[in-house]
Amino acid sequence: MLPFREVKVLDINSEHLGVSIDSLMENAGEAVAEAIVKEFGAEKKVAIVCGVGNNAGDGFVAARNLLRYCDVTVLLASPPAEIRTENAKRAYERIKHVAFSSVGANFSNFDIVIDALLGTGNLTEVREPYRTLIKRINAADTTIVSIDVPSGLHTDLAIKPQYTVTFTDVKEGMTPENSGEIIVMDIGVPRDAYQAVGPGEFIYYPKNRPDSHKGENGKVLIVGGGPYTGAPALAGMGALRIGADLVHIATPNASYIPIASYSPDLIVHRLSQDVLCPEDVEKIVEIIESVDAVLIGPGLGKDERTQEAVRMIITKCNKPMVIDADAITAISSDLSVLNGKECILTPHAREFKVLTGESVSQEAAIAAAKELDCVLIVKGKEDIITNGKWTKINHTGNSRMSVGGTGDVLAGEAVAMLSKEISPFNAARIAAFTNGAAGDLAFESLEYGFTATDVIDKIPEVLRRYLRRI
Ligand SMILES: NC(=O)C1=CN([C@@H]2O[C@H](COP(=O)(O)OP(=O)(O)OC[C@H]3O[C@@H](n4cnc5c(N)ncnc54)[C@H](O)[C@@H]3O)[C@@H](O)[C@H]2O)[C@@H](O)CC1
Ligand SMILES: [K+]
Repeated sequence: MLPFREVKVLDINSEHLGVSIDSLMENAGEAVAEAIVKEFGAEKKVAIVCGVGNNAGDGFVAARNLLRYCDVTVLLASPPAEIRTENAKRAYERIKHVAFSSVGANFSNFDIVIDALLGTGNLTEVREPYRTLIKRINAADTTIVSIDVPSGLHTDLAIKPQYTVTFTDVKEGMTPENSGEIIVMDIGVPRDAYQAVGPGEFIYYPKNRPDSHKGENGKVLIVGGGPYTGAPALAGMGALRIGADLVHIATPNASYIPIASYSPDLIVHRLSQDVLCPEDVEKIVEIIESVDAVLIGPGLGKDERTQEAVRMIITKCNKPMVIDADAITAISSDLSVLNGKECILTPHAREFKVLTGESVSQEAAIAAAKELDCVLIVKGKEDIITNGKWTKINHTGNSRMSVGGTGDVLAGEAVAMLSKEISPFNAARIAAFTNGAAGDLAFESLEYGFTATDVIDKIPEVLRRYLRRI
């Protein structure tokens, strides 16, 4: 079952993979015409009632394909100038000679009424003129066939079709009761548009409201450092570059001065000991109160006191978390600390083995995500992103990503997305794609000499390329 919003992800990812929306629309319209002729035969009197989005675009293409077989009339809900998308406009231009206003049409005069008013782009309410049209179509003495979804599904007023010709997969919430007989047609969406992450995942990136204030677009706490200083700082800069407003780093005494000197962009809190210890848990829990999401792990080391403190912090943390690096080792001895937590775990192959006792495979990753009830980004040549029910692969990135620190950057990107209050799975999808895509841009200019800081510097370019278009 495909959630409505995922159709938009598929559209964008398909285009990225070289299959245009125009060609998908062409296939969709052809598929509808084929299903109609197969089901009802030729020479029927057909009305195609079209709205203003790409669902209407499918209707226009279906009309063009049916013209050869049937007596076709296109009925417009709104004047053609109101058609919203370029794809639908182009499709309209090719059938406008059979298009008329739907005002005053008698739907009972047609053998078949094809419903191309609203598709998956309609997520909320049905407004006029669609309300009246839907009521009139439902009341008509005719056979109704919906394109993709019954218009208005999931709102207070929907078309009640005898058939729905839907594309790629059944859409969420469609049943024979609300959709009639469901006919699924393949329209050529490339497999990787849904199996792999792509720029389409950015539809879940919450862009800053123009009037938003400091901190409203994500406040992050990173608990890291002690034996190492670079890892938490890299994560912090990764978080800022993907769009977090404020990044706090709570770090042990030994790493405080170096980290505080790296960048004026980071807000650094000094802990009392030279490694993370249980004595500092209370202070960290206090800082957690003021942030939206927490990353724990980068550069912490494996001191036993640190591992104990990590388990205590995770147990007390009531914000979404990314658990990375040494924190993964720390929880492996007591996975119950994850109970009831909303989190992303970011193991590489060795950490995955410590966590699960298994070697990396898609099946093992899915089983672990189910068992732990959390999202995993299993890092490797191709990252596996899974919540146990749904899995996506990340093909972005290149062999130079093996340079130290790129995993810390990924964890920073993931926690920044969590701090913007999106689901862990969506945060993980965006972070994994962005990290690899930034690495690919770094490779273009620096090839085998790029470092994790170069990846950070390329994150805004990834956003500029892909987020701006959404
Ligand atoms: N990847 C895919 O599966 C493809 C999907 N396509 C089609 O594209 C559809 C989605 O198209 P869109 O996203 O353009 O959206 P829709 O065609 O579902 O149109 C919904 C839009 O109409 C607006 N609207 C205008 N007047 C309205 C009113 N009075 N009441 C309620 N809403 C009103 C809504 O705000 C919303 O933006 C799919 O259902 C499918 O038919 C195909 O064209 C191509 C490929
Ligand atoms: K429809």
